[in-house]
Amino acid sequence: MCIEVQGGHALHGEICIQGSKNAALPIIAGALLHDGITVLHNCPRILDVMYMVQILREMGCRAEFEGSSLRIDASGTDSYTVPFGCASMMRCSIVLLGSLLGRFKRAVLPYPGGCTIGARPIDLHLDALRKMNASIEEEGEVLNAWTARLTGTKVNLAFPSVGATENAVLAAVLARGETEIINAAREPEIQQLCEFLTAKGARITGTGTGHLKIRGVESLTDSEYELMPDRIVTGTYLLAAAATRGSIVIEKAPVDQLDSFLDILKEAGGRYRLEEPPGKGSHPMLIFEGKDACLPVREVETAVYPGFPTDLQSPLMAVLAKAEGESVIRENVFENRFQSAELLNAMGARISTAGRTARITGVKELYGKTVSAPDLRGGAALVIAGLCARGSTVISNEHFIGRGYEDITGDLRKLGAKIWRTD
Ligand SMILES: CC(=O)N[C@H]1[C@@H](OP(=O)(O)OP(=O)(O)OC[C@H]2O[C@@H](n3ccc(=O)[nH]c3=O)[C@H](O)[C@@H]2O)O[C@H](CO)[C@@H](O)[C@@H]1O
Ligand SMILES: C=C(OP(=O)(O)O)C(=O)O
Repeated sequence: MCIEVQGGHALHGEICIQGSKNAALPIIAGALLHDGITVLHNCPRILDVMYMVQILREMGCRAEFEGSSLRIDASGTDSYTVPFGCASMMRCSIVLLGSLLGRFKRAVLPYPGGCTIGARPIDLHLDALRKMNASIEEEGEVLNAWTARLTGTKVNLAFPSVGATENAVLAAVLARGETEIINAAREPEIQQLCEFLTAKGARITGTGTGHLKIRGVESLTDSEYELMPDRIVTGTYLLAAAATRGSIVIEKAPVDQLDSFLDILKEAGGRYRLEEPPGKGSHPMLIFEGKDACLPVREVETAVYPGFPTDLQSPLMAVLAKAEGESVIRENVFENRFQSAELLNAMGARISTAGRTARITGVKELYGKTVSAPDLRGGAALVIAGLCARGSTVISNEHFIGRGYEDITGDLRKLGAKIWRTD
């Protein structure tokens, strides 16, 4: 399948944001820790979630969607072998290692796949689990792991890796004694994972900080949990509105997680205001005005949370491609995340990259082209470029985009874009 966009239509209207991909995936892995029921509300029906659900089913779990709620019954599973097909299509399958070792003391799984935005080694994951008394052998493309019992200890991460933190947290929940994770990643999705596990009976302190303490428990309980809206999808749609100089309303925007992104959006000339929703603890309505979002940004650097999210770097680049001046982006998290630059250039942009730095000289017009999504967010960047380009853009490799966006064409059509999926 491809995505086809007829450019030149400003986005206007109101949109609801899907549940968070990067929260859903480790939480689904967390459901495996419990010999019983987990219900996840607001679970996005994206390809990566479908892969994870398929993996669980092939391992003997029952997993069914009812609307946007996913019900998992992990009582039937006795398998510790992750089927290779789906697991090697996605990155987050690696966090099954921690939960399988916790539940079965054994795990066999393939190296994870996913977007090629860098080498993406898993050394920090393996070091953390080995410290917790796991033995892990790497045999070709297969990871073979076992433990007499995972044991709590101090895990000091050399870098606050999101996936390695999640693996250590998942492994610690049923481990003997206390695990301390120092220099843990602080991304909001990790906070959701900790909250989800706590609601299941895990004993975790330090949630939301870079220093987590997890005291192992014997078992977990049935639970229901509501996933938060996806901050990266929120940012993508705001950038799409900025690129078309449109104005949109996001019903429940996770603004508290988007500070550094919103600062950059303002620097680019975007304006927004918030309206508090009636209930406490819920997300406000964000009213965005993008008619003046034509300014360059001096320098934006991606960083771990709460810095500017690397997952919004490519979509931002597409907007800056038409800014009135020169912008600089520095990608500090992944070493190969500028693949969409060349494709944007094919559409008329002027972007030069050297190592981790991209210089974007704004142009008056982008032109529709046939291009191929290089990865998930690079694909989203091409959609944004297509929305503000002259003529028609066709984006192949649409499956990359489907890994993280539930219905990007439907959502953008609701906002007035001329965009659809085609063969
Ligand atoms: C499913 C999911 O949640 N994916 C997110 C997660 O990916 P992911 O969990 O893969 O990201 P990490 O935080 O682990 O990776 C960040 C950096 O650390 C390096 N590294 C990581 C692990 C390791 O063992 N060794 C190592 O060197 C990576 O190569 C990368 O350069 O966080 C990224 C950074 O916010 C996001 O872009 C991804 O959307
Ligand atoms: C890089 C991403 O995801 P993953 O880690 O699942 O490849 C992303 O969501 O942009």
